[in-house]
Amino acid sequence: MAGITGQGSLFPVERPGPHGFSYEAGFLSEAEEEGLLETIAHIAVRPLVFQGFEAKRKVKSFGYDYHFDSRTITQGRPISQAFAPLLEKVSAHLQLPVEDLKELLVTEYPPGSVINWHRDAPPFDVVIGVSLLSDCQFRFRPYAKSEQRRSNIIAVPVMRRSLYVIRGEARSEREHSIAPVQEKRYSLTLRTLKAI
Ligand SMILES: O=C(O)CCC(=O)C(=O)O
Ligand SMILES: [Fe+2]
Repeated sequence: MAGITGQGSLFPVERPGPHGFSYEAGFLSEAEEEGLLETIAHIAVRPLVFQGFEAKRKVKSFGYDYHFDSRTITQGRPISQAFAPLLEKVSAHLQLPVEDLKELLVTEYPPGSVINWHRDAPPFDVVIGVSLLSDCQFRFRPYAKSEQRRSNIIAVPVMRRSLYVIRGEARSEREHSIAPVQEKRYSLTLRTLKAI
């Protein structure tokens, strides 16, 4: 039985990542990725402004808008129908009602751009990320300042066409960030809202 139950290589190695983080490589086909990139090409993304500073990355939100400075959300423009097939696919994959996917954020990362350490806004619940065009290095660290040692950073490669989910401990007890991207990258972030 060696090789099946032992230290064998037949079982995939568990991906690194905190509890509550899950990852699916190749969630999108190449054709689906192409279709989404085509949709995004028609969307006017705008540099994100945070406390008066313009970030390198560009965004456009649908469903709900998050206001960085007041840390609140307000209802926004409806999610474009062009994303309906993506929402359906994510909903089926995660067994989440499609109506629960309340927000969709399109982010463009020009080469060299990042997203700094943060936890997603409190009104949102589950965070789902679909990556397009290039790979990136996703990182987690504890939210608790006293535990933010370099050795507590977990780096996870996130490839184009993959899907990740951040919930549970990864959502509430950790911050995440993305190291400077080598090549232009897009992400589509879907979020549910916390029950009120
Ligand atoms: O680009 C990504 O995959 C992450 C985006 C993110 O963390 C956010 O918008 O809160
Ligand atoms: Fe985030």
